[in-house]
Amino acid sequence: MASLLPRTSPPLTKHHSFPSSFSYNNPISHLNIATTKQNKPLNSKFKAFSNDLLLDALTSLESTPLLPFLKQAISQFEAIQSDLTDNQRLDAYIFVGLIWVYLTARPGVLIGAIDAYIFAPLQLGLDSLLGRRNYQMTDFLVGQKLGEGSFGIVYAGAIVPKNVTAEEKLTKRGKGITKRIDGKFKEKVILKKVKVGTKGAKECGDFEEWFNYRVSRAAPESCAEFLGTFIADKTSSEFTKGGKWLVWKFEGDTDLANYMKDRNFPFNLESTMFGRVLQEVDSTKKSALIITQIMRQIITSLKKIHDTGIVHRDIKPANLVVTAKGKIKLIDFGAATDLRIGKNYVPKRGLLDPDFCPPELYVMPEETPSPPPEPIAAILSPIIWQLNSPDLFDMYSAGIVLMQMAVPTLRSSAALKAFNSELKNVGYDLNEWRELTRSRPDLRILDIDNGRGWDLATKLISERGFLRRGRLSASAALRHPYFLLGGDQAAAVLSKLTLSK
Ligand SMILES: Nc1ncnc2c1ncn2[C@@H]1O[C@H](COP(=O)(O)OP(=O)(O)OP(=O)(O)O)[C@@H](O)[C@H]1O
Repeated sequence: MASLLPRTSPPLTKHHSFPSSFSYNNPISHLNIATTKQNKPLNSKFKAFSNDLLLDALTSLESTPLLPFLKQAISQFEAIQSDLTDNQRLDAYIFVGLIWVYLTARPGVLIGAIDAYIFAPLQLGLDSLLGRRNYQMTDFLVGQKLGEGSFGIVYAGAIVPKNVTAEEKLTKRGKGITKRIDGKFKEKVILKKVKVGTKGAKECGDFEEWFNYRVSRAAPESCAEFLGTFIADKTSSEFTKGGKWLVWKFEGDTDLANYMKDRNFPFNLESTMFGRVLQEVDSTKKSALIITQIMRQIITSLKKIHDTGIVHRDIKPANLVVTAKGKIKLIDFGAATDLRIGKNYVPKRGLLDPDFCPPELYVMPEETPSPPPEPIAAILSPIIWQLNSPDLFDMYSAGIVLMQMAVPTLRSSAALKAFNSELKNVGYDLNEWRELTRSRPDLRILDIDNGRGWDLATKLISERGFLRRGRLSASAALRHPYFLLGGDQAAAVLSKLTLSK
């Protein structure tokens, strides 16, 4: 990092005491971090340690606009602490430390405040400058319908290039070319029309917009790139005047559900995920490697969104898009909830796909009241999170996705429903299900390598235990031997090396 200090300034090094003439561009020389002006010296080791920490922090903040505020805060802190006895000072450090731990504990009150008050307005300003928030319906060509949910209809589409005349656009629409976007329209997009006149659709669309902006700041590589929204200004073909549309970059032709419908799954994803066909001869081992890589990506993305307080609530293969480069991206944040501020959290509202939904049905206990105003909800969020572990909701769904991928007979919708009802009958104990089921499932993919896959599945698919825990969180799952010794990473690296030869 290039230093912004004038050349005359002495370099910042870890002194345990500064010379009395020390001037760090005069930012903190008066702060008496070291020995010069202190009334009662602290234990020298502790003092050296805290000086080092402070210097490290200041060095990293050297070029940020936060420095003046920090200087002022430190100088006030210094003024207060100079009047304290050693014990009082130690208590103060412990208190500040605990506050710091609270503010940075999941889901992150401090980073949440920075995101809401700094990053979100910055994103808004930048997007407006780049024209992202000024889209109009004429900027897009609407193509084939891809799906329909309760609140919206999803279409493939394309951005209309600047050099295409209004006349040409009209002809394209008129000739029905919109159904199959042609070569001139290179920038493919996904458009979601929020249903007009359907109860709750508008709110759902607004939430989805809010969540997409939020995840595009918090975990951009984990979700489909969100381009923005527009309101249709007249009624024609698919457009209804006043209706809202959401737009994403087109991330890939197929979602995981479509790949799983193919009899060749998971081999149909082999070269997409690894860049080439793997050398592994044993087909069970090869399947296991591909599935581990898919699960690793899903759980890594879940960890990222959970770290910022978001629970997706609708994790299923149809909401996992596979890009051409083999990246798995989360889509459809319409049911997501942000438990940092209680956004889209309505007690007892279950919006979910029953085939992937955990037994508790709700992300928080049913008796949880509606969230208080956002700043209060944010302050309370670390306690709420610790008490309820809402992230484990998504982890159950991830476990069902693992079972569906690894056990071919569970891939059909009917078989999944039967599996779910059997699971319910055995109290969501996967080991018991294995003993009692008459469906004779082929569990080889989960059983290889000492049953690491099976062990992971049993730790994802379960009832909540003591203190609403009892299921692996995303970070704990990533530390499970299934991923630590998974071999899929090695296969991915090897395939890249072979390709680059
Ligand atoms: N960014 C994207 N890139 C590529 N395909 C996408 C993208 N977003 C959505 N799709 C495709 O469109 C389909 C429907 O999207 P989405 O799940 O968001 O809609 P939905 O109406 O909420 O559907 P449902 O409620 O049934 O899940 C997805 O299954 C996926 O195949």
